[in-house]
Amino acid sequence: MQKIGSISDTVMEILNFPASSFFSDQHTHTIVPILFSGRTLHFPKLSATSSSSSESHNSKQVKFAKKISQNSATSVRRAGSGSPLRKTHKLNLEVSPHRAVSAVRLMRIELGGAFADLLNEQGKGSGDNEMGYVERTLGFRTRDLDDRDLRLVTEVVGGTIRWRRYLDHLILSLCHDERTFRSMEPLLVQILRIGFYEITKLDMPPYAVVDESVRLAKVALRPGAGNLVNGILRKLAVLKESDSLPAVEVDGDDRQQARGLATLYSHPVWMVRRWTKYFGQDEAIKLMTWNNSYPSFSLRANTGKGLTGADLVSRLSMLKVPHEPSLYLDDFVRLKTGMQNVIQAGLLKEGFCAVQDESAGLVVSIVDPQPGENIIDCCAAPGGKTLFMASRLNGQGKLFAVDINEGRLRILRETAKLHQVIDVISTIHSDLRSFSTDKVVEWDKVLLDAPCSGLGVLAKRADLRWNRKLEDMEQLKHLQDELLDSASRLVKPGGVLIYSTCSIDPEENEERIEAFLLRHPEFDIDPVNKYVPENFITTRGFYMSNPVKHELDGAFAARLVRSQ
Ligand SMILES: C[S@@+](CC[C@H](N)C(=O)[O-])C[C@H]1O[C@@H](n2cnc3c(N)ncnc32)[C@H](O)[C@@H]1O
Repeated sequence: MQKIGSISDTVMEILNFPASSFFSDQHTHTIVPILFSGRTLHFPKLSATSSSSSESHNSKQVKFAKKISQNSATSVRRAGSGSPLRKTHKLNLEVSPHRAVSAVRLMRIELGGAFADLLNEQGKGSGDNEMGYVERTLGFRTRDLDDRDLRLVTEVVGGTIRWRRYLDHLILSLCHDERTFRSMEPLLVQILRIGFYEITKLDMPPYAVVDESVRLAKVALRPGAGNLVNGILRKLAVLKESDSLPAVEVDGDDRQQARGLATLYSHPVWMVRRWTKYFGQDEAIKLMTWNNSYPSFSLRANTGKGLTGADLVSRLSMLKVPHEPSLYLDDFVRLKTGMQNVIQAGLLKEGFCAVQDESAGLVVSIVDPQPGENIIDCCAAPGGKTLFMASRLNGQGKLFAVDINEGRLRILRETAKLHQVIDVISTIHSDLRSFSTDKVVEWDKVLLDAPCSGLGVLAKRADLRWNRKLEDMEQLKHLQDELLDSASRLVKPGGVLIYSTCSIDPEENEERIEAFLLRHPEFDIDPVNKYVPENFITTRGFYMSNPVKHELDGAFAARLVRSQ
C-alpha cells in the first residue's frame, strides 16, 4: 500500500487550479438551524433558490445519529480574535485537513445551501469560521489549512459538486443495493464522493485515498462506516486499475439517451433535453464538457484608478501568475491558474483590478458609455458592469444603479469607493417595476442586465446546475418581460435600451427580444456590429458569447433604439 504522503505529489500538480468562482450572482442568505449529529448547527440557507435538488442524494432534513467521537474534549478556548468562548475538541492530526474541510463544506453547500463560490471567495479569510464548522460537525479539530490545502479543498469541492451525478452512479453501482446508498448518512456520502472524485477524475493514488477516507469515516462517524468506505473504495480502486469502471449507457429513445448523457456528463436531465433540443446532441455534449472543465478567469485593470492593462500585466508577472492579454478587450487579462495568488496578494482588496469575464465586459462595449452621458443600470448589483461603465465615463456624466437587493447594492457602493468611481454613481434601492412607473424619461442609455438562469456560467458556478429547476425558466421569462417593459419606459426618444443575460438559453434571450418588439413597435434593433468582434454577432444583430466557441462564459445582449 502506498503511503498517505504520496498523495501530496499528485496533489502538487493540481494545486495551481483556481477557486471555482469568485463572484456570486445569487440572492441573500438567511440562516436556518439544522439539527446535526445531536448538535444544532447554523447553516446559511438560500432564500431565493434552494439548493436541495430533487436529484441530490439526501434532501431530507439532516437528522442522523453520529456517535460523538472519542476525540470530543471539554476544554474551552477562544477561537480566533473576537470569537465568543466556545467548547473545543481535541486536535486530530491523523485525518487529512483537506478531506475533513472538503466533506464539511460539501455538506454546507448541499444541505445548508451555502454557496460554493462564496465559500471559495472567502477562502482563507473564513478559515476560523470554517474550522469552527468542521469542529462542530466532526467532533474534532484538524490542523489549520495551509495554502496548498486550501487550493486542494477548492479543487475537490468544485469537482465533487460538478461530478455529483456521475459519482453517485459509480457509488450506487458498487453498493450491494440501492437501499444501502439511499440510507447513508450525508457525511458518509460526501466522504465517498470525494474519494471517488479523487480516484476517477484527479488520478490520485487510490490506496492513499482509501486510507485517508477510511480514517475520516471511522473518526467522524463510526468504525462500521470506515469499513463500508474501505470496501467500496477498494472495489473502485481495482476497477480503475483494470480500466473497467462501471459504464454509463447512452442509448434508447431521446429520453433514455438524455438520462444517459446526464449521468455521463453529470448534469440534470432537463438541461440535457433542453440543450439537445436547441443546439443538437453534439453541441450539448461540448457544452457539458466545458461546464465540467476547470474555469478560467479574467481580470479587468481598474482604469478608474488610473491603472492600465500594462500595469496589471506587470503586477501579475511579478507574482509569477501565468496570464494572457484578452483577445477582445483592452485592460482585460485572462488567467487559467493562479487566482488564489492574486487574491492573496491583495489585488482585489486594494481595488487594483476586478474579476470580470470578458463576456460581461463585451456587454459594456455594447452599451458604449461616453463621458457626459446619463445612464441607468436597472439591475445593477453587485456592480460588475456598473463599475466598468463608470470607469469609462472618466468622471463626466451620471450613472444610476438600481437594484431590488439592498445588501448587494451595499457591495456595489463599497466596491465603487474602492475603485474610485463612486463620484459618478448614485444607487437606488427599488423594484424596477415600481421605480419606472412615475419617472420622467431622461436616460440616454438604459442597461437591463436581467435576472436569469445563469446557464451560461455553469463552469464557474459549480453548484448552480443542481439548484436551477426547469420550473424556474417560466418564472424568469415572465420577470424578464416585466423588467423589459419597465426599463423601456426610462429610455428617452433616440435613446438606447440594452438587454443582457448570462444565459445561453434562446427563450431568455432572442425570444424575449422578439416578444418585446411585438409589444413595443417604438423600438428597433440596432445591430451590435460596431461594438463587438464579428464572431460574436448573430444573424439578427444580437451579441452572443458561446462557451464552446469563444471559451468564455455564455452571455447575450441586444441593443435597441427608441424612435419616439
Ligand atoms: C444578473 S444580476 C445583475 C448583475 C449585475 N448587472 C452585474 O454586472 O454585477 C440581476 C440583478 O437583478 C436584481 N433584480 C431582480 N429583480 C429585480 C427587480 N424587480 N428590480 C430591480 N432589480 C432586480 C437582482 O437583485 C440582481 O442583483
